[in-house]
Amino acid sequence: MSIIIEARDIRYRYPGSREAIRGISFHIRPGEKIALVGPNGAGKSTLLQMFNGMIRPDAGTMLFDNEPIRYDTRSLRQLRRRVGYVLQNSDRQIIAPTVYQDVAFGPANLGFDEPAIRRAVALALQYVGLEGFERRPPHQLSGGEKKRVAIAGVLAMDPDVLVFDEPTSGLDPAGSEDLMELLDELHHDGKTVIISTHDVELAYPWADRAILLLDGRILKEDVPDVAFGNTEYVRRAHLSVPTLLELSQELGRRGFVQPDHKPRSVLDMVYILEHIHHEACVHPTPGTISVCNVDEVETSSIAAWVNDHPGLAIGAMGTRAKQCATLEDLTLEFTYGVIDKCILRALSGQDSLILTSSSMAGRVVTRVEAYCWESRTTITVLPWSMMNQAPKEGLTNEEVKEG
Ligand SMILES: Nc1ncnc2c1ncn2[C@@H]1O[C@H](COP(=O)(O)OP(=O)(O)OP(=O)(O)O)[C@@H](O)[C@H]1O
Repeated sequence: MSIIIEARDIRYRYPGSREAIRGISFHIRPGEKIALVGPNGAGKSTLLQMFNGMIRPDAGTMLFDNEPIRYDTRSLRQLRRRVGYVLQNSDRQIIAPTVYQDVAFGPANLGFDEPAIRRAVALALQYVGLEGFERRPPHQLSGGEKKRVAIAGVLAMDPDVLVFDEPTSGLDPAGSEDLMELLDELHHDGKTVIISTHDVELAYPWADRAILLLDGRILKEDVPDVAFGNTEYVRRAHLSVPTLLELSQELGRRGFVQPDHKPRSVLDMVYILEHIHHEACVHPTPGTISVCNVDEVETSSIAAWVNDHPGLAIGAMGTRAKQCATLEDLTLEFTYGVIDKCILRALSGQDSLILTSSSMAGRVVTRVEAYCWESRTTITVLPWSMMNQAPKEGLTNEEVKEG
């Protein structure tokens, strides 16, 4: 089993303070989405800062890529190239007078030459949707934009692991959803993503694994429905059971659902409810989900197509797709959890359109197929090349993929 980050019985005490980390061991595999969850003062930030060597444990060993972390300047520089850290407070991370200079700081520090710096900055700003912001002074940006500048600064070094301390703090609900979508995009592009949070509603559907921290110790480490499903642990960690999980526990106690069936999303919950009624709550003619890859289609033709199809729910996955929607003044109904929300629409007979970029286009068909296979329903996914044709009776998504 390959491991990217490992802690072996680590301890840490801030000078003149009580022990903040008290004997913690765990490992994180490449490509995992990990949520460190715990109340104020549990030790989340302290632990996160050990992942890129900002804090050195007093005892025990931190390992990166199976090697103990070394704390000389050269080794730390190499480590920080591979483990990017996004601070909770962007104002503390952004130091340069312009967005360009700030994002260029990391690659310049790593000794990139000027053309490589320009390339790295352009790619990072494009990733977070801030092209055109190069000359802007960061202090004039909104909280969400500052957060994206801070993320771009880390992405410009192309790290393998991204560590986010309270990524959504200070963001409004829509900004938080956008940010979580960006984290999913990064994960989809192969990054290991670790966040700290005390927001269980955010961590529960997102994480592959949750690590509950309390008083500098691990209270529980497991898949989210187990970690958050134990009321005793949740109460001790000053957290609350996520609403969907609480609802399914309640339905389980009343004998409506199998206790082991834990919904991670509204779509999962709908599926469970279908079982309560012993029949699928599916519209006799499920809607279709059209998918348009904005990297391959003229944005103006997307707008024209949308105009010809009034009443369509539109969702966008990824930064470029959202930018395309803004450019063409398309009203987005879904910006997070887009595929599940469009499946829900399809189940009630409504059509939807998902704007996506190249790297994410395949996810739609994969997710819809998985849902259809499990629930024995048929929802057709139409790629752009087939969107102007009437859907054929009984067309499978395999046939759709093959065009
Ligand atoms: N710079 C510091 N000097 C002394 N003690 C500190 C320092 N930073 C944190 N601590 C202490 O270490 C413990 C863990 O703090 P830490 O910030 O890691 O917790 P946290 O889980 O991230 O909390 P929060 O959710 O409030 O950010 C707390 O008792 C805190 O008071």
